[in-house]
Amino acid sequence: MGDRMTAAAQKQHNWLDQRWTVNLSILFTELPLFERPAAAAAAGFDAAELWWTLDGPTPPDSDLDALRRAFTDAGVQLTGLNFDAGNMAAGSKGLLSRPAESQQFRDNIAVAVGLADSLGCRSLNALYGNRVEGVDLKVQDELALENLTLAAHAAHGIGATLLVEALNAPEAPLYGLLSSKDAVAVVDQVNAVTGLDNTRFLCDLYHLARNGEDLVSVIDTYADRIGHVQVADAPARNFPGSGELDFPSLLSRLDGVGYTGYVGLEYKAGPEQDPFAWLPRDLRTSARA
Ligand SMILES: O=C(O)C(=O)CO
Repeated sequence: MGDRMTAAAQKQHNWLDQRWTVNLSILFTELPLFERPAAAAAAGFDAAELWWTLDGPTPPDSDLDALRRAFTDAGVQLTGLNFDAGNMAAGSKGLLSRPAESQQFRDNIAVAVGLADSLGCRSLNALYGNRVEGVDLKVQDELALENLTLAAHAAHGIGATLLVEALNAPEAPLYGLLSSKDAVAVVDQVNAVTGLDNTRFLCDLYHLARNGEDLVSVIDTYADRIGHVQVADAPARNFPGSGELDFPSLLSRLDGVGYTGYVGLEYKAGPEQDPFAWLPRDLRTSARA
């Protein structure tokens, strides 16, 4: 765009100029997992993030190798990886606070960290888990802190950040962290216990908006704890610009508080043909001047 760009076009251009990373667990889902990095590259992206979508906490090396090859062959950088969160299609939202599934999370820590390290990924997201009926909340939260401490130390071992996020109550009513305040309190607890200062808040603007939070206030209040940002528009969780959120203002606000990290595209493809038509192709690569 030349210097004749109008002020409005300049504002539009600036918010689009981010370090985008496309979430391959919610986009390109029409393809098998190992084909998605190449599809992301064909769509113009060079960075991607993933939920844990391999088979169980300790998948065979053949699957881990195939996933690594899929990223390296496509020339796509893995920028974020979720730890095993259980069967998400069945409603699981994490294992680490649930006594009966805690060991599954622990079994996955070294595998997920090893996979991340082998691909140069320095960001690992640990979903907290849905509340377990009949188990004292204190017991669940103490277990979560213990497991997040283990994960933070493992992440630190590869120079990575551990992320903690809030989900939205309408879609995940039993999840243990349903506000930015709750998530940041856990972030601060983990950092206080470990002394590593490598745990950060995953600021998912979609989830927080669905919880009715004032997103500008969240950005301003927790700017120093934000380790990653994810976007989808509300209420339908489709592409930015398809719903009610003011992304030009929100992303400019994040720029304004000094956030320079990746912005994860964690939204569902809607009825439109191309879920990326809103983002000019020359702005889809993550490398920024
Ligand atoms: O389950 C979700 O909606 C997530 O954002 C997982 O990271």
